[in-house]
Order: sequence, then structure tokens, then C-alpha cells
Amino acid sequence: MRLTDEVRATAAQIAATAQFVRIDDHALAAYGDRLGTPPADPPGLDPDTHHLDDEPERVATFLLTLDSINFGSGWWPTIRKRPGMSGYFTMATALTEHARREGVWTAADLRTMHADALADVLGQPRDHELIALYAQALRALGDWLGTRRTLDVIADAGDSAERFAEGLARGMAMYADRGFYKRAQIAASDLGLAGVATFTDLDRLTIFADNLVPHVLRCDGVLVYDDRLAAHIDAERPLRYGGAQEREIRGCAVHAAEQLAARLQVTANDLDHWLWNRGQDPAYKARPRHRCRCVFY
Ligand SMILES: Nc1nc2c(c(CN[C@H]3C=C[C@H](O)[C@@H]3O)cn2[C@@H]2O[C@H](COP(=O)(O)O)[C@@H](O)[C@H]2O)c(=O)[nH]1
Repeated sequence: MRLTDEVRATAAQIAATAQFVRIDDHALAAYGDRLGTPPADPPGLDPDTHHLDDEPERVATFLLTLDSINFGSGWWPTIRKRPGMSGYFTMATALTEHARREGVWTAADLRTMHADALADVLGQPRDHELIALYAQALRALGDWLGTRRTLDVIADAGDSAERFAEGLARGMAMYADRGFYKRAQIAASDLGLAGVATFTDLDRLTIFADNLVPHVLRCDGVLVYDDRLAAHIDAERPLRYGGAQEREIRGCAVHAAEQLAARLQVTANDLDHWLWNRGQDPAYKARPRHRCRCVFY
């Protein structure tokens, strides 16, 4: 089964049997009106926080590096965030500044990545467990790239974002987010957004099941958590990766988004950017969202 079909099937299965999370069909039906018109500007990577002004090979390697550490939301309360920046943008900006100062890391640099050096680049404590996981993820990326150029790895996927995502998920355990493949899919999407990949099947991608898009849907009444789960999250207690509650939050979000995308006649990929950027609003950030310490989001 193709990767995105597996994600859609998993989400439908989870939604059909969920005990702790449900999709409110009335809120879903009315959500288009609540969302209003789609954002005027198409999704794009912010050039201030992403290293895009470089040779295509270096931009591609930079984005694959960034998306290989595009996780940690379960640790966000424990990291040093930059003023006014979310966890993701704290890490993306630090990596961008390093790339502009020292150049983009090559696969050989990645293979020998140490937590101490990475912590210094990201402005984080050297002994933080998330940084050790980031260093492990970057060494794995260096090994996976081997002697290949990033653009050649992209070319090997032809014009298919899905095939590229399948290659990441098969090649690196830290991308094998079974049933959701959030980072494998967002990596393909980001390479497309940056124009260093010309994928023609981005409409096959689902939303990227992180912890912010489900939170936006919950705040907006489309997802309803049972009282105990809601209290657990509102008390900022963590959820276990792969546990029923964590899977139901992500699965119901993916399934609701698939229905919403069809109803609004937008791609799930565009809907993701719409909802994720909606979630940057302080009103959403002010409410606790689910926290899960894993290497997938
Ligand atoms: N579904 C979805 N999840 C995304 C992104 C992005 C960034 N994508 C860039 C590309 C285009 C956009 O304009 C962004 O500039 C990060 N994340 C996830 O969010 C979480 C952190 O959030 P916060 O606490 O706010 O930093 C964390 O799990 C991270 O993995 C996205 O686009 N979609």
C-alpha cells in the first residue's frame, strides 16, 4: 500500500473506533464558514527563518537537515526558545543563521555530528536529551545520503513526493512514523515549496500529524476530547507515543482534515499550511496542546 493511502486508511480506522476523541460532524460541516477564505498568499517557507538563498543542492540539503530535526514539540516547555518564536522557528532560525555563517553541512559533516556542537549551534544546553536525539537523527541522515547528492536522491523519486517520502520512511527509522509519516511527508512538501524538487503529486499528501493542527481543530470544536483526556492535556501532562489517546488525536485530525479538504475543495497539503499557520495565533498558543516526547513531531 502506498504511504499516503496507508495514512488515510489508518486515520479512517482510528476515527471509526475511537473512544477518547470524536469528530463533531456539525462543527466540521460549518468549519468552512468559520475558516473564511483561504489565505491569499500560497504556502511558502519564510525566507527569514529558512536558508533558501543558496545553490539548489545546498538548499535541498539544508531542508532535509531541518526536517530531520523537525520534532521535539513534547520538549518545547524545556528548551530555550527565542523571544517571540515557537520551538520550530527557534530551531529553524538557528540552523539558518549557522548555514549563512558557516555554510550548509554536507553529508560527511552530518555523519560525524556531535550533540555538543549541535547544541551550541541551536543555542540549547549541551546535555539536553532532545539535542542528543537531534544529533542521532542527523548522523542517520548523513549515513542515508552516503556519497549521493541530495538533488540526486530527489531525482531518484522521479516527480513523486510520495515516493520520496517512502524512501525516507524506509531508509531511516526516525522517519518511520507508522500510520502518519509526518516528517517524511513534510520533508517532501518543504522541498517542493523551496522549488528544489518538482513533485507533481503533492495533492496525494495528507496533513502533517503534529500536535498543533489537531489542537487547532480541537479549539475550533471539530475534534472533541473526552473529559479525562481534555483534563490530562489541559494539565500539560504528556501522552505516550503510540498510545490509544495519542493515536486518536492524530488519526482523527487526519481523517477530519481529509473530509474538510474535500468539502472545501483544497488539497490536504494546502489545508495543513492553512491550519498550522492559523495555530500560530496567540489565542491557540495560549491553550495547552497535547505533548508527546517522540522523534516524529
Ligand atoms: N502540520 C505541520 N506541522 C509543522 C509544520 C512546521 C513548519 N513548516 C514550515 C513550512 C511551511 C510553514 O509555513 C512552516 O514554516 C512545523 N511543524 C510541526 O509543528 C510543531 C511545532 O509547532 P510550534 O510549537 O508552533 O513550533 C512540531 O511538531 C513541528 O514538527 C507545518 O508546516 N505543518
